[in-house]
Amino acid sequence: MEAVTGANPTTAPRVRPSRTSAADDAPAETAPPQDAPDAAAPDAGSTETRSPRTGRIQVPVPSVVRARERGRLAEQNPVVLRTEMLTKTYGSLVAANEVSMDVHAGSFTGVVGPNGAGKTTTLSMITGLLRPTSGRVTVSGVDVWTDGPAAKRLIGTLPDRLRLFDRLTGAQLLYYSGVLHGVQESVLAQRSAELAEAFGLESALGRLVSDYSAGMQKKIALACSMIHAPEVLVLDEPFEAIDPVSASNVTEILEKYVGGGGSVVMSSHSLDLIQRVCDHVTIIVDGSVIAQGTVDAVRDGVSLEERFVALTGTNDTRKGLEWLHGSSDSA
Ligand SMILES: Nc1ncnc2c1ncn2[C@@H]1O[C@H](COP(=O)(O)OP(=O)(O)OP(=O)(O)O)[C@@H](O)[C@H]1O
Repeated sequence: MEAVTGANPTTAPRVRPSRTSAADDAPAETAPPQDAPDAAAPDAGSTETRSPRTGRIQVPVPSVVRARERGRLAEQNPVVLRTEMLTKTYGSLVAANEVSMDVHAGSFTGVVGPNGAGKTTTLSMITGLLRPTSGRVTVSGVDVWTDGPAAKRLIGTLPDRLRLFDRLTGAQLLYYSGVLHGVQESVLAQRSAELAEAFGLESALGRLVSDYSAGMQKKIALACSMIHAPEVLVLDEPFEAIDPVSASNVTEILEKYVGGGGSVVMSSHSLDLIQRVCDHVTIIVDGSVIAQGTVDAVRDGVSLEERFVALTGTNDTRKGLEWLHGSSDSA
């Protein structure tokens, strides 16, 4: 473990394993995971990290084995994000019910649950976007709801519904996000260029974000969430609207970020993706956590999807809707 000087000089150094220098702070250039013997990427900054064909940064191929090993190691790292009895009510509706979770540095946590389970509610309370009815959230010991500005420098956020300043160009949006999070101007240009390259947005940086496709908007929003080299990335459905090749690229970027000591908490409806990429998972149903732990512990010998269905109950679609399958109303 080593102390890291954050992007903002006024922020106290935080423990962040293996992210050892200002140069390492750039998410796309962090060192490869120590626990990844098959990781192809050598030292950060080496030309060998770039594909000779595309010039793109090359990062290790996603690996279930690596995720499992990472999860085991991460549990020995300090807790970087903690929610304690986090609750949100809307009148009589309990959208999140005493949600408690610990996220360790260097871990990749998936948050899953049926529609309306309370995932976005929980993630929004974690990132300071939605005030909890009760409970507490801390990031590296900083209380998100009593010391918001300091906490927000430590968190990178991809909210549920993107509300981007889309009359800015991609380059302007990255700059704006960096400045808002206290990143020094001297490093902004380089970080923006590296993020744009990592997300394949180099040629779009001069265009208005309003003219981006949905997937491109998601990618520029992801890049913005990383520009201040946060300790934790909290991502609500990061893969929604992203094409398969880009999804693989984004997965690799996130794996590399985690391998460098950052932590990711992301919601997704893709249980296959969560099982492949994440080392920890939290299942939320009706606002309450019904299972959490390492992916292997939660799935307990079956696939995560099978476990999810068993825990959440299946909808029997065999009954009802007969009118839909019969002859036309007008017949
Ligand atoms: N502003 C609001 N006012 C009233 N109820 C709300 C509000 N926001 C969310 N809810 C309710 O809280 C519950 C949890 O919603 P939330 O958006 O957190 O679910 P989710 O798990 O993210 O769902 P999905 O997978 O569909 O995105 C739902 O019943 C939803 O209708």
